[in-house]
Amino acid sequence: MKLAGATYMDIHQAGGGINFTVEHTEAASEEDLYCSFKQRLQRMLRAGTTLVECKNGYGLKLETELKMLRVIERAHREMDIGISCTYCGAHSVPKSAETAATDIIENHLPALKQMAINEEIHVDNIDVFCEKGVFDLESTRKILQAGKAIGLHLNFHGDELNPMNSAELGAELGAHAVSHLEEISEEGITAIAAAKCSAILLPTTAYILRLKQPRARDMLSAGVIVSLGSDFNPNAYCFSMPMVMHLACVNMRMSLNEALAASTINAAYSLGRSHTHGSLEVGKQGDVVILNAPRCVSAVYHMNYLTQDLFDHFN
Ligand SMILES: N=CN[C@@H](CCC(=O)O)C(=O)O
Repeated sequence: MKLAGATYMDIHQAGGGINFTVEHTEAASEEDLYCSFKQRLQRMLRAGTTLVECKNGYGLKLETELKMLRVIERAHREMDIGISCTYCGAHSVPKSAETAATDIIENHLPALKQMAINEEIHVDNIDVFCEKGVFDLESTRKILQAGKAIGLHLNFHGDELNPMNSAELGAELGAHAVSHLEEISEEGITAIAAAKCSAILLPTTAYILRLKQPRARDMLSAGVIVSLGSDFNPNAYCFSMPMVMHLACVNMRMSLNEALAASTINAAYSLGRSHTHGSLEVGKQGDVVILNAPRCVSAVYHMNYLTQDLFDHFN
């Protein structure tokens, strides 16, 4: 459908996209989900990622969302890669946005809070897909405020397919980050720059959905803390941050150093982890990727390395 010209929302409304993945996630066992998740994390680690944000959001019903969160928790305990866990129960609306928001606020978030107290799961951030036909600005605001009240960092999808004033909302609520932002307004850029709310730009998504490119240069000029993400999901299947940096440089006109900072220290900032991650400094965690290459940015501009494991090519 996509190659034939259907938009993201055409596919979503025809029961594909998120809805399709929700059906398969519900049917899968926890063990199956863990096995495929583990393999994907191993690929990311081998492509140089040492800390990754992992989200649920393909359950919608509490029971299935908790299954996903338990799978993320298991990887957090068993694997060498660092994980920042984001609760994204507000990823699609089976009924109305209002009903879904009420279910999340009254049932999901209290369950999450209790499980966190029992140390069964560790959730760091809360996400909402703030979009026309999904969660409107008011439902997004309510869910994010309820998440903030239980101590979660706000880090949500905004201004992706339609201008929604999501960036302005992120700035107003003290969000750590808003992701996507292809449709951000001038006022939104000014607001997130002033609020020190990071813009997480996702070059693979703009590429695969043929969206307009996020305005990285305008954001950088305005002083926005620009981060980059792979947006790995069934719609943008990319394990490789070098590939993401490459696309950001070519399509969004970021410099190699800007792309590197956006994928390390700024990305750590967007997850509230810049005090421990994202740069090599005394007192921080020693996450180091050593490449046998003339410059660290070689992994970004050597096109033949982009989809390969860094370890295989720079050893
Ligand atoms: N835009 C919404 N969420 C995902 C896509 C999820 C999917 O299509 O499965 C994103 O960030 O790109």
